[in-house]
Amino acid sequence: MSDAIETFSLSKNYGNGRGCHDVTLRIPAGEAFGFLGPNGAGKSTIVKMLVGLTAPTDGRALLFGKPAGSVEARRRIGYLPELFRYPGWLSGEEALRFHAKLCGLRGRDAKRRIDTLLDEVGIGHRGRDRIKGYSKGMQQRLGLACALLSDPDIVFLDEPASALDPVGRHEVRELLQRLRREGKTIFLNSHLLEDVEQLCDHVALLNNGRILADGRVSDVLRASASRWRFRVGGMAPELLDWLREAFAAPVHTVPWKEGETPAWGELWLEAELEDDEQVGYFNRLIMEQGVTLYESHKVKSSLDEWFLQAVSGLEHRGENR
Ligand SMILES: Nc1ncnc2c1ncn2[C@@H]1O[C@H](COP(=O)(O)OP(=O)(O)OP(=O)(O)O)[C@@H](O)[C@H]1O
Repeated sequence: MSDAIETFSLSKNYGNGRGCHDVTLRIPAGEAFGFLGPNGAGKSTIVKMLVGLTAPTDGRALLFGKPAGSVEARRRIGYLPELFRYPGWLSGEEALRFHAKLCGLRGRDAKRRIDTLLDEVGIGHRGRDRIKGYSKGMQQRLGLACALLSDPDIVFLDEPASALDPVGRHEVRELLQRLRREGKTIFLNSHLLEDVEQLCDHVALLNNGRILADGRVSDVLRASASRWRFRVGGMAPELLDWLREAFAAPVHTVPWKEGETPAWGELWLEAELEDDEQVGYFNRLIMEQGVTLYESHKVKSSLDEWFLQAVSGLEHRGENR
């Protein structure tokens, strides 16, 4: 399969040391790619370079083999920016008609496409209303319709569901799943990791403008599939050392979340366990030492966990300081 997006040591320095550095990516055509990262990590900066809105300071990017920002590359993309505003005095339909003209759609073809898209994004009944009367979620839906107007091969979506209610999020997820089935390439910037997990084939995690980790979503989820957590009470430090020795697999403690107030000796332990038998053995070892076992569960493998693990312990998350 040919590559829809390739970047080679792509870098942007806004002049204040911020932006992104040395980002190399390869996204095959037809894949859904999730770009994650804390606030200020540089995700939007990368997207802006890919769609040709800002020039790299160094490195380069290709879309279907054409330089990002070139007319040939731009013809094949749709883009929903993170922060956008349409003139409030236009109706949704008028805004779409304007964009249709920009991408060469006219007359009946344009009308058909606009009507279909307005329905698909769930604002068909409000298409003639002025945008100034739209809620944030409705504006985001309109933005999505604009991004899809030219039936692009690559869709760049920067936080497409941030203003949507749960139903809206579900609808957008379904729409994106359909686009993926149609063979479109999707580049999704999102903090909604559950959405990324359900939609994307591949993810990368950006931190401080650099790629910190990346992989296929299925591999990421498999890698954390065998972790178990145990909430125990009365666990003295020497008992923990003993447990670590007695049990061949690594056992570590999990930090408490903010606001949680553990009782004395209360801990969350985490261990990699291969099967139910090992889980039973671990439980027995704990209880034989007089430790109270309050609860145990398998860690739900999720991108959320992957993300938190990757950034935990980092001094600066997201923002270059
Ligand atoms: N035009 C600009 N001029 C100067 N600095 C900028 C500019 N645009 C972005 N930055 C800085 O570059 C860094 C990356 O910003 P960017 O918007 O790409 O992050 P992001 O990962 O998309 O963040 P978020 O998740 O909050 O949307 C930040 O430190 C930001 O303040």
